[in-house]
Amino acid sequence: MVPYCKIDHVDKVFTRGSASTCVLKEITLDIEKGEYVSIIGHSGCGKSTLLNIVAGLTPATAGGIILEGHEVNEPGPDRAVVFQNHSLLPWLTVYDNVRLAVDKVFGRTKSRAERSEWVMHNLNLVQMAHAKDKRPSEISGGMKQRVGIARALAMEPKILLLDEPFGALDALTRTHLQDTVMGLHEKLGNTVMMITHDVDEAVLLSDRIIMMTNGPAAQIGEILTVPITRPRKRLELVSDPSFLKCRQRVLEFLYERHRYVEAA
Ligand SMILES: Nc1ncnc2c1ncn2[C@@H]1O[C@H](COP(=O)(O)OP(=O)(O)OP(=O)(O)O)[C@@H](O)[C@H]1O
Repeated sequence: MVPYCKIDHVDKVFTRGSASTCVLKEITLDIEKGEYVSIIGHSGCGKSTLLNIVAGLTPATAGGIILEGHEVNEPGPDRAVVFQNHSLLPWLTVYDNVRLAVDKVFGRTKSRAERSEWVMHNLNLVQMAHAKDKRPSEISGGMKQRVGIARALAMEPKILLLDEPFGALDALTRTHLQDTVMGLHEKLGNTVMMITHDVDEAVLLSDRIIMMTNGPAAQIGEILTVPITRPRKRLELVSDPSFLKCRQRVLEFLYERHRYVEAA
């Protein structure tokens, strides 16, 4: 069977002058429709580079990305990205930030009223409809990320690409947003590829955790399937043997087998 999204033998070499660095080597991964995969690995191993290649923002040096049977090598609305630091336009309201994306994707296929309703529907999904007239400077970091997620969802992407979406948030806000994203995934069944540094977050949210070796020439070192049924309840998981076992496995990979050595 053809996978929904295939990362096919991807290499990435960055070249500056006569120096070149191989960041990713032979990355191959199949992602199923509706699957939530997390990419975890030490700082600098190439996680964002991989996500950017899937997003079409960075070209692969070799290999490629096949999404629903088509090769993708430039950015498109079928792959929506949410970055660690929100990328909302500061001069637009919350509503207009989402509306801009909706008009771009559905300008020809939905009426003005339908587009307006669709914007509000997606703001409602992330509990941000109440702030629709506020500008980004008037809302908190967590709220900005919620709007970024609404904007991404509103594009109805084939795959949602999350680059450390909770990384800049305080612990409590992070917890709330993780629960929101987990609830949305359960409700909408989106296909998600998320980068994280947080082992508990990876286990809580993912169907599979892709563990990367240290660079240069980072590879997929191990893939862990998280055998925990959904819906998942954060408080119950804390003492769930499967959760603890997965957590331990990822920690062992990162801190024993692929210990990070800071460059001198
Ligand atoms: N445009 C670029 N030109 C040259 N080197 C780059 C470029 N982008 C990334 N790199 C290098 O590629 C390597 C991987 O970077 P990347 O940001 O993908 O890692 P990461 O695993 O996402 O790191 P972190 O977890 O710290 O965000 C790093 O050594 C980085 O310096």
